[in-house]
Amino acid sequence: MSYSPSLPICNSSHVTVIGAGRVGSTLAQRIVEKNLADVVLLDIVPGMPQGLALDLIEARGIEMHDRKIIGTNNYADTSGSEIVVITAGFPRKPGMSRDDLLLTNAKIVVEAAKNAIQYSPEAIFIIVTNPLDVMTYLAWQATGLPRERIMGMAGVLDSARFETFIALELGVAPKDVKAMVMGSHGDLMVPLPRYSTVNGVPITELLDGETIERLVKRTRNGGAEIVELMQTGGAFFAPASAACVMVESILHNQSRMLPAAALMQGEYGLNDVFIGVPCRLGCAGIEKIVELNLTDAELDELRISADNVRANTNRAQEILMAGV
Ligand SMILES: NC(=O)C1=CN([C@@H]2O[C@H](COP(=O)(O)OP(=O)(O)OC[C@H]3O[C@@H](n4cnc5c(N)ncnc54)[C@H](O)[C@@H]3O)[C@@H](O)[C@H]2O)C=CC1
Ligand SMILES: O=C([O-])CC(=O)C(=O)O
Repeated sequence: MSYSPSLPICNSSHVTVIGAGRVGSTLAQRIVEKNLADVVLLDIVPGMPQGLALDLIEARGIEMHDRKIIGTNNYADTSGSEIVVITAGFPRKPGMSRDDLLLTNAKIVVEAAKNAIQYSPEAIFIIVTNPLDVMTYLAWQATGLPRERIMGMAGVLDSARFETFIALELGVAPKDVKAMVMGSHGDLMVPLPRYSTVNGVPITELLDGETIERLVKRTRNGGAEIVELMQTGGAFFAPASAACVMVESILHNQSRMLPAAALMQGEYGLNDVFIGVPCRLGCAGIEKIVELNLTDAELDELRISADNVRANTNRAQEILMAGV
């Protein structure tokens, strides 16, 4: 069943969002209200994406755009997408780590990726489902895509959190703060104070070491802080904004340098693992992986983070092979 009230999608770019839950539906809203693309919103629950699509369509006159939105349970409706974003899967509950979602979300992501690539073989894929770096690896394997065309969203969100906490601490405008968070989307993420600035001034010149360490810790715990507060599910406004900025850079060929989970093939001395690194995102997807001149200590942190992702990726593959 799909809902497309006399407004078929044709001859215009469209983005498919798989999983019409909190992150997926908010992302769909951001994409159409920023007038970036038409959107196909797909979910496994009958009627739900259709209802959300109708709701978004009814807001078009007020929001002053004419973007088309289709809600569907049928992958055929996603055909020819330029970008596919996968948000399908369970969010964590208080007390859980993102890795605790591995068992439940692995099958969902693999199935979604396999279905989506069948109908949109030219698409660029952005994975959002947790545990992020592992799910991106599984989706890469399931689709067989070249590494340029598949990435995970996490670094933009984690960096935005670090920026927020820096701005709050210094009492400066968030838009003047630029921070860089690399590594996995988990407790072992690697916030980089040396590469974090307020209008070009490194935060290491503005804050003492103890304060920076406190902000780094809060960033690492940023997702859990919201899960604990909300008690039912996790963050979705900032995650949707973060995914939207990646979509925009790709669709508009903006060549923005954004952290994204990318497949390592020798960069930072890492191989065969998806991990967050600065990437230049344009119409070809990941057009360049930027190799920062990390200190030995920063590199060690990145390697520890990658080792953890690799171990969990191996575990996920074993689970899938065993058909659990
Ligand atoms: N990478 C990141 O930075 C972030 C990742 N996440 C992750 O994104 C995922 C989604 O989070 P929320 O939207 O808050 O969850 P949600 O529960 O609101 O939405 C998930 C949606 O996926 C759908 N779904 C489940 N199985 C499906 C299938 N086989 N095919 C299609 N749809 C299916 C569900 O029906 C539901 O509507 C979670 O795994 C969460 O941990 C959330 C925030 C940030
Ligand atoms: O914390 C979670 O479970 C959701 C997420 O990845 C985030 O908000 O960073």
